[in-house]
Amino acid sequence: MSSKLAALNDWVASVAKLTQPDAIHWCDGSDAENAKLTELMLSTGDLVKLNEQTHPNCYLHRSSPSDVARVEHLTFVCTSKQEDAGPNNHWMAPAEAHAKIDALYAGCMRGRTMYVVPYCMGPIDSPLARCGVEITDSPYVVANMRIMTRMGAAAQARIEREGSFVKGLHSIGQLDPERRFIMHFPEELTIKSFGSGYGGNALLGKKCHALRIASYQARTEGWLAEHMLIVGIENPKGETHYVAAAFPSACGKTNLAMLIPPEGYRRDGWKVWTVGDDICWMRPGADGRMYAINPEAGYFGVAPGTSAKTNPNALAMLYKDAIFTNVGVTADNQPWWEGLPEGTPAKDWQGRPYDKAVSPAAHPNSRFTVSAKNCPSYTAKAEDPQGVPLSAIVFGGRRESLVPLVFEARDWTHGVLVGASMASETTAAATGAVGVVRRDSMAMKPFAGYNFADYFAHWLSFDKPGAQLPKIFHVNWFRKNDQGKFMWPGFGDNLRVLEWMLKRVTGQAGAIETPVGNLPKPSDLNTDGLGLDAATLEQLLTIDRAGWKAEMESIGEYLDSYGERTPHVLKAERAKIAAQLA
Ligand SMILES: Nc1nc2c(ncn2[C@@H]2O[C@H](COP(=O)(O)OP(=O)(O)OP(=O)(O)O)[C@@H](O)[C@H]2O)c(=O)[nH]1
Ligand SMILES: O=C([O-])CC(=O)C(=O)O
Ligand SMILES: [Mn+2]
Repeated sequence: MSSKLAALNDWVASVAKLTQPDAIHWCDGSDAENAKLTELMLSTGDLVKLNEQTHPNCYLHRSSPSDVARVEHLTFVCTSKQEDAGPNNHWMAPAEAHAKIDALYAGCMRGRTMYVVPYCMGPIDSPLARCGVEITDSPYVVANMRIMTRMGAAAQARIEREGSFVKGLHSIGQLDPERRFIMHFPEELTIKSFGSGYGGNALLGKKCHALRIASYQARTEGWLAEHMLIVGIENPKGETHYVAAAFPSACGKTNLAMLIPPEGYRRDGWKVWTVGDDICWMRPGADGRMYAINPEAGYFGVAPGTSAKTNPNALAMLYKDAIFTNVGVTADNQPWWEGLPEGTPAKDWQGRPYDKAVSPAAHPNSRFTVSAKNCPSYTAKAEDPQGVPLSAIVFGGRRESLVPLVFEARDWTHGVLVGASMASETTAAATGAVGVVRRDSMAMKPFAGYNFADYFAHWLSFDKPGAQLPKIFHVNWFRKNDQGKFMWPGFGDNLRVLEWMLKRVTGQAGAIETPVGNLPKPSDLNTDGLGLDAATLEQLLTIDRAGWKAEMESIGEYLDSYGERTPHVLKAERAKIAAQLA
């Protein structure tokens, strides 16, 4: 306890005074500590042990059925001025927000242990990394934070050295959806979360710190905190290009980050390296290129749909040392979810006998938590304190119609417009209706800690003399045909699209110019062994002018909804495209 920072000690003492825990435990992140916590959770039923033969050191957590996803309507950005949070966020005045949530915290840890969790987002010795401390009364949260962040003694040492850290207070409360708030005070580098144990609401290093608070900090410090995967693509010549991609929640980041090349590509020597699957912090380096780190140390991934066919790398990492949340189990206690061809579910995610008519075996937003190092495609470059240089940035959404398989932005300004205009069908990652198309700029609608208009301006500001910016693209793996079937095979075959992008970066591939952006001709894509008919490919690579005219109108209204703060160049870029389509 000796050398702890006074600011940290004082804050921990004040939280203890408010929440009245029976005991306080400072987490060191050790194996012994984790073993003790696991024992405790097994005894309380927070964890269920899975089959030790098939899944050594794997556990299942069944959450409260009303606590299975992020709650955007209860998530607030509490800046002094409402305009600074913007129309993209729910806002509450800081004093009111503190009063409201502190009332819920009063005495909430009686009978519980309060855990103090120091963590570092990013390689511990990276100048791009940032630290925080999460106080929580949930051992499940501690166990997950230990996998998802660099947690414990080393992080605490860095905090003591630097003196600054993000303060996160979390209590699961009574898990009552009526008494639940996720509040952010970016001006105070503070997070207060109450009433949920679900990842995005409770693992405060992730969405709350690494996206909402960090995006706010990044704006003033000249960098970007983004909802992006980072992947390295190694071609047969042994050259590796790094790509970052922003897709909304449950729209394919984990899958693209761990992609296994199609057979022909594998034979030719293509390799794919995983740096990160959800969050990317990037900053221009001395050479003008954009350098990116993954601030996380693990994956909190969507289980349903993960199989040896779709994502073999992900499946391979789930056979040991993993925590599963809200999946089903087989009769011999192996985890099971929809999309797994092997095994038969015996119990559903609520522990009831499986009955297809009652519920899927796994909740659609059931998740796994596992160390990044468990992934076969994980690269040591993910530990590089300087980060990896980006060759391309990809935006994408889930759009069953209109949006082509891929197009390239003409320049940075156009690319920022493409990102700002993104739209996607909603998914089970947040509570509320699923499958509704909504604008989700840069996949950051739920995660930007400030006004989107200012955020767009910040993006534009990177285009300055000397900058060697990544090329920007947009993809859509989710187009459907008249029968409601996906038209593009997706998953590993997405490498075919990435190959075209990287050839555009190095000037080796052609494109057709359209007002919407530059598209490959069908012959520019490698379709060897794909078995896709020519008509479908043609359709995937066509711009429907009438449809895009309407889309541009809608994008215009969207940009206008941010009022005078929306950068003029973005509006002008949109108007130019609309005019060309007319
Ligand atoms: N059809 C199709 N489905 C895909 C593709 N890639 C991913 N999916 C499915 O989309 C769902 C979510 O994918 P993930 O990769 O876990 O999504 P994510 O973007 O990492 O999500 P978050 O962790 O919520 O941020 C899974 O059910 C996948 O099987 C693809 O290329 N084509
Ligand atoms: O943190 C979470 O809740 C999971 C996630 O990645 C997302 O929803 O985008
Ligand atoms: Mn995410």
